Amino acid sequence: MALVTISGFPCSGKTTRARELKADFERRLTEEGYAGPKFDVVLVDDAGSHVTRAAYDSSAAEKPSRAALFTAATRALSPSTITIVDSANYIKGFRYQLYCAAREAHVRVATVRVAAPPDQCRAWHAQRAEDEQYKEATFDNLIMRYEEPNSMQRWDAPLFTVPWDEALPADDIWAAVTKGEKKPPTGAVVVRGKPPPGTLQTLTSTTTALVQALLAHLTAAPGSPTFPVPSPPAAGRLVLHLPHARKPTLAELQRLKRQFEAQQIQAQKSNARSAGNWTEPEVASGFVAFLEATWETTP
Ligand SMILES: Nc1ncnc2c1ncn2[C@@H]1O[C@H](COP(=O)(O)OP(=O)(O)OP(=O)(O)O)[C@@H](O)[C@H]1O
Repeated sequence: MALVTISGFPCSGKTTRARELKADFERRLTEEGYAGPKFDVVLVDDAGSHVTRAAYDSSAAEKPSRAALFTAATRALSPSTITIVDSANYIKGFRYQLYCAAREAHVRVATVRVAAPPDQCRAWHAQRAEDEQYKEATFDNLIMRYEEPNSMQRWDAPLFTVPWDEALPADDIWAAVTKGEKKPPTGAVVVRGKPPPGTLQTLTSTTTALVQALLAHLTAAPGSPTFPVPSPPAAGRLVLHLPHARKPTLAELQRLKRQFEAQQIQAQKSNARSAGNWTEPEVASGFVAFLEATWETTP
C-alpha cells in the first residue's frame, strides 16, 4: 500500500513522530465510517532490526546495519501494509534504494523530514539515559553528513517537513499514502513485449536493460553500496553489491556485459549444466552473480 520514510537528525524526534503517525493511521482505519480497505500499519525501526546506536560509530558497522534495516523494510512492503521506516535515513542513496523497493512492490511513497535544530536535538540527547546515547563524535557526524531530503528529487517526493514545534500534517500524509500517485517499477529492466525464452534476444535485452538501470542508479545515488535491481517478474528481490570506493564506468560495464554473454552462449553451445534457459529472471540473476564474482563483492 505505502512506504513512509522518516528522516532526520539524531534525537530529533523521529521515533516520536513515527509512533504518532502509526497511531493516527490506525485510528483512521478503525474509525466508524471508514469504508476503505483494511491495512496493517508496520513500524520498521533500528531496534527491531538489531541496529544499535553504536552501529553509527563507523561506516564498517553501519553498512550491515543499513542492509538489515533495508531487508526488514522490503519484507514489510505489500499492497495491504503501510510501512513506516523509522531510522536516520540520512543518506540520499539509501532513501533512493527504499524508493526503488517501494516501486517494485507497487506501493505509494512519502517522506517525512522531522526538523529540529541541532541544538534542540543535543538538548534532548543530553536528557537521555547514558546507555541510550550516541557517542558525541557520532552525534556530530550524523548531523554533518546529513543529506537533506529534497522534494525535487523523485525518491523524496512527496516530502513533508515537520518542524519540531508544529503538529504533524496527518491529513496530508494520509492522503498521500492512500490516494497518491503509484509510480511504476523502474522501466529499464521490465522488458516490454517479452522476447521468447532461450533466445539471444532475451539474453542481450536483459543485460542491456540491467546495465542501463545500473548507470542511472550510479548517477542518482553515487556512493551507494548496493543496487536494488528492478528485476523482471519471478526474479525475486535482486540486489547487486557494488565495488567499494569506485564507480564502475560505462566502458567497463559494456565489457563485462559482453564477457557474460559470451560465457552464456559458450555454455549453451557445449550444453553445460550451467547453461540456463535464458528466461529474463535467470539472465538477471546470472549477470548479477557474474558481476559480483568479478568485483569480488559477493556478500
Ligand atoms: N516535538 C517534540 N517536543 C518535545 N520533545 C520531543 C519532541 N520530539 C522529541 N522529543 C524528545 O526528544 C527525545 C528524542 O526523541 P526520539 O526518540 O523520538 O528521537 P529520535 O530522532 O527517534 O532519536 P534517535 O536518533 O535515537 O533514533 C525524547 O526524549 C523525546 O521526548
